[in-house]
Amino acid sequence: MAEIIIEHVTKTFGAFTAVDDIDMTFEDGEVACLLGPSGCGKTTLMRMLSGLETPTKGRVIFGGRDVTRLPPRKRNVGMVFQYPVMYPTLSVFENLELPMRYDRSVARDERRRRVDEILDVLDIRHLSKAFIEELDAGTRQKVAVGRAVVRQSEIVLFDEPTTNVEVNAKLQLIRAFKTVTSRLKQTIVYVTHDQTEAMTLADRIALMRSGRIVQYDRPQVLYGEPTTEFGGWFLGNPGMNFVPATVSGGTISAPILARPLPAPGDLRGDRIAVGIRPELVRMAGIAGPDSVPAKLVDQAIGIAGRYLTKAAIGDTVVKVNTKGRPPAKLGETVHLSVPRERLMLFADGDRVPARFS
Ligand SMILES: Nc1ncnc2c1ncn2[C@@H]1O[C@H](COP(=O)(O)OP(=O)(O)OP(=O)(O)O)[C@@H](O)[C@H]1O
Repeated sequence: MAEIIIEHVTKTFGAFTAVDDIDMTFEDGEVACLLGPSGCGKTTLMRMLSGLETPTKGRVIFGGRDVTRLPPRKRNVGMVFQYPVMYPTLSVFENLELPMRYDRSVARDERRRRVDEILDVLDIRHLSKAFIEELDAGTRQKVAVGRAVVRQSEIVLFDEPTTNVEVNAKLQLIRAFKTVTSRLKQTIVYVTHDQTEAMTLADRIALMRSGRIVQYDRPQVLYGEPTTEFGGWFLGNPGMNFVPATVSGGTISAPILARPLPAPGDLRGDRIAVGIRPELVRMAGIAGPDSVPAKLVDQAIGIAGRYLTKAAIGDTVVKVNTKGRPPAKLGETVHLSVPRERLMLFADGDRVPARFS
């Protein structure tokens, strides 16, 4: 078993708290992505997992072993960073073999077999004899991924490994990464600020903000059922709409609603909002029974067969992502409606569990 337990871990730098009492478990054999905006503490948390930083409080446990105070080399983990250290004058094969050279438990034939397997999985067998300095950045990172996993340590840590790789090579690298991880079943923690990368790679995503984990769940759940306004806003391109609402006489009213919603009995908060994803807002040229009139206030931008635009209901601007072209031009009137069962309710930034019909 190589689950990773992070037990009430805090890291402070002087008066500043970079990681704030994180308490969570990454399951054995899972690919977990740490995702969040710049400065939220992802790298600091990762450095505590790799042993480059010691927690101010709390413990880190790998497969039942307390590693909180162990240096990196004693943790038995593979690591890949933005700028991997590799040996430019050694061949790809030799670079891949190197992590196992000093491990007496792996016999020479077994070392070769593992390197051969990784060369095939990463589709770089033809480069086996090439020197690292002859490779482009994307291929170099592929080798780095291979080197981190070849030793078959139970845990592998990746810190933004695709940052310096150009887009095409990045896709290739991600594909290779998926193949390798599904084959080897290691426990992987992968840091990224790129939501597409996290959505593609992760079994579960740990969404971070200001040193804390906001939500830790499968990508579809994080996208479809955010527990906070921050989660709804951060995931999605663009993020969720939050329309300010008022509560009175047991009902919720908001500019996007043609009819009020019933308010849950225990609804409390100074700031109530109704949340809806841009792709769920319907836009029509003529009024319907549940629509509200709005004015198109943005030119539509076409992306991959869909159109992104904004419509204003009075002062409230709503982002809309439609399948076809908007039915009106800039400045003209459209009619917006929302499927009530897909609406979400938030009070002071937190999701309120309520369903509407
Ligand atoms: N050694 C340090 N001394 C002081 N402050 C630090 C130190 N390391 C990190 N911090 C601060 O801790 C906060 C979290 O930094 P961290 O690098 O973990 O964030 P991040 O989420 O990885 O961001 P990015 O995506 O930009 O790398 C930042 O405000 C950073 O300035």
